Amino acid sequence: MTKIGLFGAAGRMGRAIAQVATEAGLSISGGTDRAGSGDILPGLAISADPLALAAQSDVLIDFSAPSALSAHLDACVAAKKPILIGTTGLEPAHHALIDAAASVIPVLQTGNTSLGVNLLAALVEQAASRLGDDWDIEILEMHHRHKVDAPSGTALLLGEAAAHGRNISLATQSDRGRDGITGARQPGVIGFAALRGGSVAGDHQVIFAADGERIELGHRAESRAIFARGAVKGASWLLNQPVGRYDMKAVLGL
Ligand SMILES: NC(=O)C1=CN([C@@H]2O[C@H](COP(=O)(O)OP(=O)(O)OC[C@H]3O[C@@H](n4cnc5c(N)ncnc54)[C@H](OP(=O)(O)O)[C@@H]3O)[C@@H](O)[C@H]2O)C=CC1
Ligand SMILES: O=C(O)C1=N[C@H](C(=O)O)C[C@H](O)C1
Repeated sequence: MTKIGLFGAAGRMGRAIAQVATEAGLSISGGTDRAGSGDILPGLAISADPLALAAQSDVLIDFSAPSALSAHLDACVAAKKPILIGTTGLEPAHHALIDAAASVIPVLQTGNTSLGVNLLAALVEQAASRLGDDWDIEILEMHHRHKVDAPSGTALLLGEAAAHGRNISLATQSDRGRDGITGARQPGVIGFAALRGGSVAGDHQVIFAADGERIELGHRAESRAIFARGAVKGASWLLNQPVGRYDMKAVLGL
């Protein structure tokens, strides 16, 4: 039976994944968390040792924090184990670390593991490629009050899809926060806005706005179970892949 190791096991996603995996009859080999102690499921110990966890697992899933990514990748590379990274708030330096690890082990990184969001990204890319740049693109997201990063990883994933469809670079053509006398909208940029409150699992809306009409494409997550199911599916898929970097499109056949 496949043994899944969970980085960030005591967090909201760690617990959701442990539950989904256990219900699916998969085995959780253990977990790490910053606290380094406690149980998330009866009989499942949490340690603070990523290398020991990687050594005792077939595949690792990371839903923790960007500051922990380097140690988690090092552990997986040392143990030669594949890893699925769901942690968001990643900077270019984190992506460089992921690229380096993906030359040694299979790595899947995604801002959203759900089928719905990844299908939405494909639709957004298609819309952006068909609509001229007189259609402004704005991305709005809302999450629960505990979320610490903005824009969400999903908003950035959707922004990358729109940028790809429009053949522009998101890194140079985005507007990630407006406040005060901002001046008129810069032509061609992709705008982001983030709302935080309550227990919202994750709402995303991509708005294409032209003179006289708007198209709105969106997704609402009703619970974390959709992310957990996608993570378990992605990790199982990753076990059979060669060394390289992947996203959820290949897993979901999109
Ligand atoms: N890709 C996707 O589909 C999804 C991605 N996410 C992302 O996953 C991440 C986790 O989300 P969520 O579970 O809600 O957050 P939580 O804060 O509930 O969980 C994160 C856990 O990781 C722990 N952690 C922090 N640093 C380390 C470390 N160095 N080593 C091991 N564990 C550590 C935290 O401990 P402590 O509490 O002590 O800080 C916490 O228990 C976020 O980046 C979120 O945006 C969330 C949902 C879906
Ligand atoms: O922190 C969350 O909760 C979520 N994070 C991911 C993101 O940043 O997009 C995915 C999902 O929206 C929930």
